[in-house]
Amino acid sequence: MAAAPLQLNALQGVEAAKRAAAYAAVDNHVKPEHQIIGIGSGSTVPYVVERIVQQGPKVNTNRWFVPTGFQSKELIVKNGLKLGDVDSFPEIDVTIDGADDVDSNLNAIKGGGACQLREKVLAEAAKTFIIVADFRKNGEILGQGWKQGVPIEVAEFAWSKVQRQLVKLGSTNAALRMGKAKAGPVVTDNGNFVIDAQFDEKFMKQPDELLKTIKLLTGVIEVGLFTNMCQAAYFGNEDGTITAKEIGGKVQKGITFDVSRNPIVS
Ligand SMILES: O=C(CO)[C@H](O)[C@H](O)COP(=O)(O)O
Repeated sequence: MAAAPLQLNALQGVEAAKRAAAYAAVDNHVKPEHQIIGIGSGSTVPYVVERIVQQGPKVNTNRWFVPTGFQSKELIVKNGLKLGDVDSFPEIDVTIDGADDVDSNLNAIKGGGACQLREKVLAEAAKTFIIVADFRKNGEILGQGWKQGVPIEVAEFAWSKVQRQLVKLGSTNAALRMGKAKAGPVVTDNGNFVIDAQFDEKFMKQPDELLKTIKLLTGVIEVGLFTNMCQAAYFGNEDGTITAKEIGGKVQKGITFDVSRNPIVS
């Protein structure tokens, strides 16, 4: 018997675009044989989980879901999915995550939500790492769309030394990220601080070089530059279509995706 069509909340604009991108990514990359799934952070990822849940209990009963932080942990638990961790699952079939900025080679800036350490561990542990985002993240060179700088997780006692070094390296405005509705700095899920460091285009054109340089500063725990990790990115556009980019340069624009269609799980 055919499943009844999905009844979904009506979404407009960017939110509708994000949902379409997330659904397309899940349909293309989360297959029944995938049993260990990494779940990223951000405002697009809830739609990823929504689509995975729509794949049904038959496939999801045997799956384990590994979160990148508090937010995704809650998403997994609230949706009745099985919560795993990297200790138990150091190899992940597929991780799907959001991003703050993506360049034409699928390098990304991540860490707008201060989750970059766990996000990178799950991206690196995954056989396939996929990004889902809206059109504002779809760029040519990192930093053209995302102006807040590269998020860098640092040991709490070392932040001031690292900040000075980042400025010496050429950062135009390296600043400790401060909490909102909290006095003092943002503290990550791992108990560390975050410095947001802007670099001009000369640096951002070679994100791998910049990543290696920053990573060598003692006190730096992880850098929110994800280079040579992502296999495909799905961007939801304002007009409701999707742009899909693959590693190797293939770009498909104007993809239409009917979110009311049930996922095909076979
Ligand atoms: O890197 C991240 C958190 O550290 C998020 O993935 C990133 O901020 C994307 O968020 P959104 O989907 O809300 O645009």
